[in-house]
Amino acid sequence: MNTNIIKVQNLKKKIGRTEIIKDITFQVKKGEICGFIGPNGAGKTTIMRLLTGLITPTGGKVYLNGVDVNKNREEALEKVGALVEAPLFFPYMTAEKLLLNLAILNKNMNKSERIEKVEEVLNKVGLYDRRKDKVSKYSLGMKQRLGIAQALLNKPEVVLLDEPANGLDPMGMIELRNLITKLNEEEGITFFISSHLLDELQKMCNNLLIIKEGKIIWSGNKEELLREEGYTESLEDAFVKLMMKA
Ligand SMILES: Nc1ncnc2c1ncn2[C@@H]1O[C@H](COP(=O)(O)OP(=O)(O)OP(=O)(O)O)[C@@H](O)[C@H]1O
Repeated sequence: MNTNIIKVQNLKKKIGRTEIIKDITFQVKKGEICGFIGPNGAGKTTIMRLLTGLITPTGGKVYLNGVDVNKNREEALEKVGALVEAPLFFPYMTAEKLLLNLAILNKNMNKSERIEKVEEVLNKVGLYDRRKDKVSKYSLGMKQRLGIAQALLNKPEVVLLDEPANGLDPMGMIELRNLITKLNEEEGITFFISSHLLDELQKMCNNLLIIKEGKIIWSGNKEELLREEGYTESLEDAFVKLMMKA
């Protein structure tokens, strides 16, 4: 069994003359909720885009479920759900219609399976009762949950989320966190989540990957980081201390 659901080896990305990602190696194990943090411009979105094959690396490898994203993107992404670019929403479509249209892309499902799947993911993210509403009527929190519903359509083993809590109010954040925790606990879905909201990440992640200026400065268990940084109880404190040292 391949326990490293995400495996990144010596990943590099140069844009123009600037090396944005500088020789990064890390793994995410099946079942983890891994928080991905770093200051503005550290390279988080670039790494998310490299992980999903939206851009090609200058060097190194990305394996998802053991499959090289740059050699066989379709197979590598088969069991991956991602919310990396802003999800493509058609505001005048209902949430149900939008998901049904997206489900057509999955060639392994026939029409009745697609209808069943859409109903299932709408239920999971708590939008079933609002399925007939146009997306334009959705709040930001509902749109984020609809984005997660999209990511769940292909029954993923791992979900990548780039800044999913951005702009959410406290209730929206709690709902999102509960949804992620539930999907992780009940379905064993692995999550890799970038965020600047360290309090939120601290509440749901067990592991952390911290980068600065395109390099890893810390990776591993959250509790270990808090211990190493002087037994603090706040991830924010530990993060600030790390940043000052790095
Ligand atoms: N297409 C591009 N052309 C030139 N530079 C780029 C390009 N994309 C990203 N960069 C640069 O790469 C660095 C990393 O950007 P990236 O968006 O990955 O950071 P980030 O960690 O996601 O930042 P933030 O937290 O602010 O969203 C930045 O210095 C950015 O200016």
